Amino acid sequence: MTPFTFNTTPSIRMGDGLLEQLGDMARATCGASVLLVTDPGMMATGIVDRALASLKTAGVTVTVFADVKADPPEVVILQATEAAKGMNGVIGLGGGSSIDVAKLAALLACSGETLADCYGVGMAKGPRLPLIAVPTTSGTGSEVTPISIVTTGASEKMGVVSPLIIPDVALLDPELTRDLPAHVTAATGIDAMVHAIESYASASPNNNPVSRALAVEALRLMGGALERAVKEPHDMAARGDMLLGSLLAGQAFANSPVAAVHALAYPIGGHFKVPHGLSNALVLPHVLRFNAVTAPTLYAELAGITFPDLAGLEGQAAATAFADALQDLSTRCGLQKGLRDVGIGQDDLPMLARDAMNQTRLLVNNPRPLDEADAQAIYEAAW
Ligand SMILES: NC(=O)c1ccc[n+]([C@@H]2O[C@H](COP(=O)([O-])OP(=O)(O)OC[C@H]3O[C@@H](n4cnc5c(N)ncnc54)[C@H](O)[C@@H]3O)[C@@H](O)[C@H]2O)c1
Ligand SMILES: CCCCCCO
Repeated sequence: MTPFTFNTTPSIRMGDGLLEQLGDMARATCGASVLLVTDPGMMATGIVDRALASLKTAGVTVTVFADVKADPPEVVILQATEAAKGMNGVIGLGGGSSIDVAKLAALLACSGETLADCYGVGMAKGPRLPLIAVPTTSGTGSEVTPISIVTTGASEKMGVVSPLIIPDVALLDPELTRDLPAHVTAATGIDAMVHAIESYASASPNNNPVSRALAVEALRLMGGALERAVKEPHDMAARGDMLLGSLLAGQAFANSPVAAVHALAYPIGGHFKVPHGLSNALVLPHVLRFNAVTAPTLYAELAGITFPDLAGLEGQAAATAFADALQDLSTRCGLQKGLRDVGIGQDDLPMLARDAMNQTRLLVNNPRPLDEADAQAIYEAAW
C-alpha cells in the first residue's frame, strides 16, 4: 500500500431538522458570541431567522454578516474579517461563497495574517477562531475542504489551501436545501459530480483509496438523485442524497484534487460571470471526451456506478457513454447546452484558452496533458 494522508472535517453531523441544534453546537464549539456569515439570498429564505432563533435559545450572542457575494471578492472577506474580530467563533451558513468567506474570516480575524500572506498551498499560519459550516447548496463541499476561493481583480481567482481552514463542524440538514431554486440545484449538483469525477481520475499523487471510495459513493448517490432533486424539489430523499453526495465529493477532491474541468471552467466564470457550477457543466463532457482518448478506464469504472444503465459497457465505449450521459443529465436538468448560450462569442475562445493555461496547479492533475491548442479545441466543442 502506498502511504497516504487523508484530511477531513473533525465532526460531521447530518439529519433532517438539525438546524435546530445549531445553537447548542455553537455554544459548545465556539462559545458565547459568533459571527454568522451568509448572503442576501439566504436572508430572504427564512433559514437565517431559524438559525438565529436556535442561537438565541442557546444564549449565543450573534452578529450577522450578510454581505457575501457570489465568487466572493477580497473586499468582502476583509469586511467579514473585521466583523469577526472579538467574536468567539464563526458560522458559515449558505452556499460555497458564504462558507468560503466564513473560513477566511475565522482565520484572518484570529491570526492577524493578510489574505496575501495566505494565498497558495500551506501558506496560512493560523491560528483561527472556531468554525462551523452549514451548507445550503449541494454543493461545493466547502464544509469539509481545506480551500477557500477568492476573486481577485476583475476575474482572476486565488485559492487559500490549508488544513487550518477545514471547519471544526459540518452541520448538514437536507431541509435547508428544500427550496433551493431548480437552476441552482442543477448547477451546484453538477459541480459536486465534477468534484467526484475529477478526484477519482486525478493524476495527483494524493489520489488514494479513501478518496476514490468516497468519490464512488458520491456518484452512486448523486447520479440517481440530481434530476429528481431538480424536478421534484421536495423529494427529501433526493435532497438528502445530493447533500451527502456533495459532502463525500468534497472530501474526495479535498485530498485528490480537481483538474482540467475546473481549469477550463474558471476563466468562464471569471470573465463572463457564469456561476461556478454551470461553468463546470458546460465544459465537463468535452474534457472527459478529450481525456478518454488516452485514459478511458477510470471513466469506464465510474459510468455504471453513476448511471446503472451503462453497467454493461467497458473501455472506450463506457467512457464515451459516460460523457454523453452527463451531458444529457445536464440538459435534462435545464442547464444551458453551450458557451454561446451564456453570452460567450466564438472569438472569445482563444482568450479563454490562454487564461485556462494559467491554471497550472489544476492542469497538472489532469489524466491527459492538455496544452493551449487542446483547450481551444475543447472550448470550440463546448461552444
Ligand atoms: N471551498 C471549496 O472547496 C469550494 C469548492 C467549489 C466551489 N467553491 C466556491 O463556492 C462558490 C459557489 O458556491 P455555490 O455554488 O454553493 O453558490 P453560492 O454560495 O454562490 O450561492 C448561489 C446562490 O444560491 C443562493 N442559495 C444558497 N442556498 C440556498 C437555499 N437553500 N435556498 C435558496 N437560495 C439559496 C444564494 O443566496 C446565492 O444567491 C464559488 O465562489 C466557488 O469558487 C468553493
Ligand atoms: C485551488 C483548488 C481549487 C479547487 C476548487 C474546487 O471547485
